[in-house]
Amino acid sequence: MVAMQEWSPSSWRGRPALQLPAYPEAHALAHAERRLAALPPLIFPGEIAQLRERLAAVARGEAFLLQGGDCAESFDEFGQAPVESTFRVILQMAVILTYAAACPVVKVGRIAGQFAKPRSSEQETVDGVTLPSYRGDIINASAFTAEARCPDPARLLTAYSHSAATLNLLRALAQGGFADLHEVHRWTADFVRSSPQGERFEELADRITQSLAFMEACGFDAARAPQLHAVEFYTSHEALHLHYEESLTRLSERAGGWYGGSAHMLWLGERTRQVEGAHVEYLRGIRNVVGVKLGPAADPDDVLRLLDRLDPRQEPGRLVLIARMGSDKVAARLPPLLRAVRRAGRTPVWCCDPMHGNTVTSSSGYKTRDFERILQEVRGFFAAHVQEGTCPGGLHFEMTGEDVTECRGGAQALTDEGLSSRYRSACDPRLNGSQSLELAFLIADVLKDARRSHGSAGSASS
Ligand SMILES: O=C[C@H](O)[C@H](O)COP(=O)(O)O
Ligand SMILES: C=C(OP(=O)(O)O)C(=O)O
Repeated sequence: MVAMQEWSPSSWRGRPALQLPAYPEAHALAHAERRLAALPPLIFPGEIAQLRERLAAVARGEAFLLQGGDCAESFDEFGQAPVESTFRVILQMAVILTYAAACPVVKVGRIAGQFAKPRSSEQETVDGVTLPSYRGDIINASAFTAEARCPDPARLLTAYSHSAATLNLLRALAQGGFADLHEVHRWTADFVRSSPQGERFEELADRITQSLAFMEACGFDAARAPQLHAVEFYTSHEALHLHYEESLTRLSERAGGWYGGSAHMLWLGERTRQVEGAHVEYLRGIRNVVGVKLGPAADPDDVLRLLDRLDPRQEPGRLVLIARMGSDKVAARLPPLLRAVRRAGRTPVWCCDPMHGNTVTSSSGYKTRDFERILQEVRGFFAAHVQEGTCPGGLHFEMTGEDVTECRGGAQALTDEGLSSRYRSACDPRLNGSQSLELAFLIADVLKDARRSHGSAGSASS
């Protein structure tokens, strides 16, 4: 057990740190860190405070969290189209959930900084050649050559500039008219429009347009309702690359202390959530919203220790526990955690990541996930909350608005044979735009029922 010391942005350096790259030249890393430290933060403390308020409402069962985006953003695929398409599918999913469950949806992207990947193995072997694993574009490149796989600190600065440009576009999309509910018919991508999901979304968009017209005819002044014209959109990524995160950490009176300037919400991965480890040490000291991934091996004591370390003052909206158990394990592994946390009097947001416990290798050799198992884990997550009388707060997806072929199944009935046609992920498989909408429609009913049941459990016990 390491004694608890005073926190500083660099105090993680005294702790065991997993999953960090070994750079061949320490001075080049130090140079990149100094340059980052001189740059402006990407987000501002007032935005973190606002997200914490929104998530406090989620924890009370008054709103729902939708978090989604790429497994790993890529320097090569960077541009307006992928950002815009992911943003609009998140908006569509949020509208579907809001409409069905009459519940505000807090929208958080895995975007504008999701560049570092933890890996199961340090190395990868192809045709008898062994090289370091690809660890995300902030560290090395995915091409299978010794040069590409060598960690390069200059990539920290490229990640910063790509994140800044992405965030700039997201802010424009969220605030500049694109997200106006009057534009809801324009959010559907061409390749989804003629699919059953696209048609179903168009029907929903018609109903929304008619409701707006009706309200306006009754005298409601839509021009004065900012909620109809813009959305709040927050960013998140895994806080894996601690040199990067430390360099962007800033002190602010407004934040009431230190905050991470790289994203509104930062999460701890399943592989780096050791209570005495470097990643927990870094995250305990910043004011951002902190997510914690919890896989099937997490036990109640681990989780309670993490809660004490990361949220000792039990601040509303501070923590999001992201369960990623696997569809076959969620029924057995999640309820004991929910129970222990409830009995400890804690009320974090509980979120379900139905992606990371359901990865398999296809017969064609691609990493993939089955649409059915993703849906099954979501259902298992809601069922566990009904059983324990706790609040199912949100969902976390690896998804894109693009027409990729990475996950099997869904109405498109993608099979192993179809995966190769547009498999673009450099790491894990994502739901495509059509599968994401389909899932949102299927989950909307589950959410509606869960809210009814949580509401009645709440009123029965109060
Ligand atoms: O996205 C999550 C992890 O980085 C990813 O699942 C690790 O993949 P691996 O098991 O192929 O290393
Ligand atoms: C690595 C990830 O997940 P996990 O830590 O749950 O495996 C991720 O969400 O990118």
